[in-house]
Amino acid sequence: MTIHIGAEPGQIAETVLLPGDPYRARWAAQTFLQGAELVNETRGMLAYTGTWKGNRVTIHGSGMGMASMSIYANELIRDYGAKTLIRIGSAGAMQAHVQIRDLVIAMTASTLSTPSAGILRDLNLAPCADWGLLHAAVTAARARGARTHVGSIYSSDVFYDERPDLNEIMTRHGVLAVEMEAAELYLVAARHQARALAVLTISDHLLTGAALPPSEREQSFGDMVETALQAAFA
Ligand SMILES: O=P(O)(O)O[C@H]1O[C@H](CO)[C@@H](O)[C@H]1O
Ligand SMILES: O=c1cc[nH]c(=O)[nH]1
Repeated sequence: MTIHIGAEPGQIAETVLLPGDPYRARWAAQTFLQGAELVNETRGMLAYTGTWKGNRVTIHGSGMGMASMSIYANELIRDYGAKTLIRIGSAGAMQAHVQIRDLVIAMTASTLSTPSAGILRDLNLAPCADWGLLHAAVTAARARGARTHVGSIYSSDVFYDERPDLNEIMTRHGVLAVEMEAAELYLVAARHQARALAVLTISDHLLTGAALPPSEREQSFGDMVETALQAAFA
C-alpha cells in the first residue's frame, strides 16, 4: 500500500495501462482482461488486474494532468515494480490531416513545464517513448487497419487554453495532438529505467471543432487499448 494506491504488494502487474479516466480503466478491464479484479479505489482512482492472452496486466486510472500522472507513475514503478507503462488517452488534433478517431502514437511530448522541471532545472530533456514499445505499437495499429500517426505531441498543463499563438506555433512545427500527461510519464519512466509509451485516440479537433460522438467512444478507444496490449507483449 502507498499513500495513493491501496493495492497489496503483488497485486499490481509489471505491465500497467494508464487511462486518465478511472471509469475507462473499469471499462477496459471488463472488456479486454480475463479475471479482472479491483485492486485500487483510493480516491476513486480505479485499478484492475487481470490477464490478456495469459499475460498479467493492470489497468490503472492516472487522473488528469501531469501532477496526478507523476504521483501514480512514481508509486507504480518505485513501490510496485511496474516496468512497462502505457498511457491510453484521448487527445485533441492539431493537424488538418489528423482526424477524429485516428490513433496518435507519441514519439516525444513537448511542454511548457512538467513536475520534473524542479529536478531537471535548466536541462531541456526531451521526453521520449521507449523505442521497442513504439515500434510494436505502430506495427500492431497498422495491422489492425487503424489510421495511425506517429510523431510529437504536446502535453499541456491546462485544458482551457488561452494561448492560441502557442497552438499555432505547434501546428506549424508538426505537433500532432494535445493531451495532458505523456511528457511526465516519459520522464518518470526514464528516471527509473521503466518503459513508457502513449497511445492516444483523437476525440476532438482544435482546428475544425469536430468531436467524437459519445456513442462512438468505446469502439474508437477499443483500437487504442488493443494496440497498447499488443505492444506491451510483442
Ligand atoms: O482521456 P484522458 O486519458 O483523460 O486524456 C485527456 O483527457 C483529459 C482532459 O479532458 C486529460 O487527462 C487529457 O490528457
Ligand atoms: O487534453 C486534451 C484532451 C483531449 N482534447 C483536447 O483538446 N485536449
